[in-house]
Formats: sequence, structure tokens, C-alpha cells
Amino acid sequence: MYRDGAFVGEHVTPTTHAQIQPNGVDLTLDAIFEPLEPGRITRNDTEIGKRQRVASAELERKVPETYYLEPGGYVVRYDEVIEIPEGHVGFVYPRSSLMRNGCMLDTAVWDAGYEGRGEGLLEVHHDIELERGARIAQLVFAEADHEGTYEGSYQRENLQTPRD
Ligand SMILES: O=c1ccn([C@H]2C[C@H](O)[C@@H](COP(=O)(O)OP(=O)(O)OP(=O)(O)O)O2)c(=O)[nH]1
Repeated sequence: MYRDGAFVGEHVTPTTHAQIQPNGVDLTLDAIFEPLEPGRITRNDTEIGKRQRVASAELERKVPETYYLEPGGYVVRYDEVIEIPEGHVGFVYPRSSLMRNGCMLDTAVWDAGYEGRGEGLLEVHHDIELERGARIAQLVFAEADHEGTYEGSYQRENLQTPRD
């Protein structure tokens, strides 16, 4: 069974009222990165290639910061700290407004026990303007059996990264 948005909200920090949806919690955009060098996945190891943070531009000195993205693949970091509680698995979906604007968010499985500020792959098929802090995705929780909890290399990722 999928849990309701209020339950998901207890495991996502910080959240505002506007982020709590009937079936999940909206996640907001923090930073955007462009891969610069090849990564590497072998049978025993994973290496994330170097990447460069995409600079935001100010539109006529408007705040908050705004990103202008041309077609390509970008790694986005969400602003919220997410904890996946035991007995659950998390899934992130794009906000439909992204799709309707010709963009897509590709995501993977969020394991029970994971805690961190996670990332996703933003596919831009048509130029788009995104404000930093805009809601771009939605996290949902399903109840799930599991053996053990997440202890991989992304555990507690980006928690020390300051929100500048
Ligand atoms: O779209 C996603 C999906 C998952 N995660 C987080 C939560 C998840 O628990 C963790 C690890 O994901 P996964 O197990 O798929 O990564 P891996 O490449 O297999 O790494 P590891 O070997 O550490 O399991 O990354 C994200 O940040 N974004």
C-alpha cells in the first residue's frame, strides 16, 4: 500500500504546507550539475565522473536564482533531506508540469534506511527555465518487505553540503 502525503512529509525535511500532496511530497530543486568526464561502473565498483555545477543566471536581477537549461542531460540535487523509513521503499516521479514542458526526470529505487539529499537525472528535450527552489518532483512511499537496510556509498550523501 502507498502511504499518504502527510506520512511521507514526516520523513522529508524541510517541507512547507504547499509541498504536501495527497499521495506524496513534492521535492524542490537545489543544484544542477553537468557531467564533464566519463563515469565508470565495473563489476565491483562505481566511479562518478567529474561534473560541473551549472551556474544560475539572474533574470533582470530577479530573485530567486533561475536556471536556463538547453537540451541535454543534467544531474539535479533535491533540496530536502529524505529518510526512507524501515518497512518502506521510495519512488520519485517527475512533476507532470515538467513533462508537459518537454522535460523528464529519471529516478531509481530509494531503499529502506537511506538518508540523504538525493539526486535525479533531468532530461531537457526543450529549453526550460527553472527557479532554484521550484517543485520539480514528487516522492511517494510504498510499504515493502526488505532484508537489511541501505548501507551503500550514498548513505548520508550531501548532508554536509551547505545550502548557499
Ligand atoms: O533516483 C534516485 C534513487 C535513489 N537515490 C538514492 C536513494 C537510494 O537508496 C540510494 C542508492 O540507490 P541505488 O541502490 O540504486 O544505487 P547504487 O548505484 O546501486 O549504489 P549502492 O551500490 O550504494 O547501492 O540513492 C537517489 O538519490 N535518487
